[in-house]
Amino acid sequence: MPLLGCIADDFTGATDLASMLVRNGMRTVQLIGVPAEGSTVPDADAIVVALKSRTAPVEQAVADSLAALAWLRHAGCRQFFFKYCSTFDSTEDGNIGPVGDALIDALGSGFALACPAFPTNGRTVYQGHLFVGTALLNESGMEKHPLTPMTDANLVRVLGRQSRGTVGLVPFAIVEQGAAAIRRAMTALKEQGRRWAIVDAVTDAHLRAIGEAAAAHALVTGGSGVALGLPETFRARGLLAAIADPAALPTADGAAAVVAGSCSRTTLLQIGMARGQVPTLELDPLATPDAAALVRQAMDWAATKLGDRPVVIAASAPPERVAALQARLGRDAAGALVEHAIAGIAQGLVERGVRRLVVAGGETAGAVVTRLGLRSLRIGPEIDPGVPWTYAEGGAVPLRLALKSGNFGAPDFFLKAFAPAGEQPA
Ligand SMILES: Nc1ncnc2c1ncn2[C@@H]1O[C@H](COP(=O)(O)OP(=O)(O)O)[C@@H](O)[C@H]1O
Ligand SMILES: O=C(O)[C@@H](O)C(=O)COP(=O)(O)O
Repeated sequence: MPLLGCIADDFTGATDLASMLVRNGMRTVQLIGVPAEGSTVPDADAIVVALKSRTAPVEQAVADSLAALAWLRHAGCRQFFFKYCSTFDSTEDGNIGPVGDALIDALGSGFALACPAFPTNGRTVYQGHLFVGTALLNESGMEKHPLTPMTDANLVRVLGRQSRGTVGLVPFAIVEQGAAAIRRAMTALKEQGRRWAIVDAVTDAHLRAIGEAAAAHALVTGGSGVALGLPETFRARGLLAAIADPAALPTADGAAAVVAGSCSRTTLLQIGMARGQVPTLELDPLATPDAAALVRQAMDWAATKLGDRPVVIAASAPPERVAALQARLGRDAAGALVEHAIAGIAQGLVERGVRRLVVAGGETAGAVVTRLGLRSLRIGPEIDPGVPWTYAEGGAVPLRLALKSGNFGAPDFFLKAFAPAGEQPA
């Protein structure tokens, strides 16, 4: 029976979390959307249900998350994890607060910690403020995100605006003292009537201590970082057996491609690095605001380029071009148009023999995986922190996918993903 049941608010976030659990010794399966009632429970220590709820209307995000929780409870999970972005991506209306509130109520826990820190990827929380590298969240580029612009780095304030309850802080000085001190501080906040605690974390040691302090919590919420301490709590109770290679994956032979809809600084840099080294097509949705025409253009181009080398097809654009398309179509319609186009392109590429596919962007990945009709991803070896190769189980063709968060990966990610060391067959 699975131990940990996770609900992720987007698809790249789900693979990031799943990868963290695999790295720490839990066999993990990622399911796409809430499985049908009565469907088989995968043989795994952790199950991650990937939703597309980050930017959905609040009521839908809450309903989907509660449905996922109900399924995971029925599957026998003992503890639950709500995964959101390490940059706390949320819309004006939520959805982290309302979804978290609903999960707290459903589990009757009355309280949950919130910690998006992921030091390996430069996300740290200090005095309740989220940093990306050396910049505060609201000066990191995330303030220009096409769908979830983050203009406030004070998470106590951000979550306080979203939640029905009040939000406290477990500050760095307490976290430094270790698990027992963190546990006491969280208990005190709960007794004072706080529903949430933002917990500071700057190092992996902090995250391990937070995991230990939360071993008895029904619900833990955060980025993938705070999950790194959880497998050990199951192991310490004798619930988690050692496994030889939790990241073993089948191979998939065929052409390789990248499709990108992320407009983050990191993805733009990665496209810049690929340009000139492998065939790269940069689409211009502003000049051609028509998904079907963009798909046709990309497929005509790919027909002559697919071969031994990976190809890169990107709609990604800098903030002023994104803003121009949004001004013309509206924010949601602009995002949907590009997602629709990239999903069609991914489908066309797989039909033309692509078997190793990198998708850049969380919303973009959601659109692609949905279009490909995939239901279950087995998690394999990491290419870069937070981005593993996965294998689509039960699909029509053998297919390896890497769902890359816009913000993750080294500058040469699109090249190294297909280098032999990045894709060791099982
Ligand atoms: N040229 C563009 N103009 C406007 N929106 C775009 C453009 N390219 C991509 N987008 C949209 O920007 C959004 C990026 O979000 P996402 O895929 O989640 O990336 P990230 O992981 O960086 O957050 C998507 O909705 C995508 O369709
Ligand atoms: O926690 C993270 O940063 C990622 O796992 C994540 O959620 C990625 O979201 P996108 O940046 O939208 O891909």
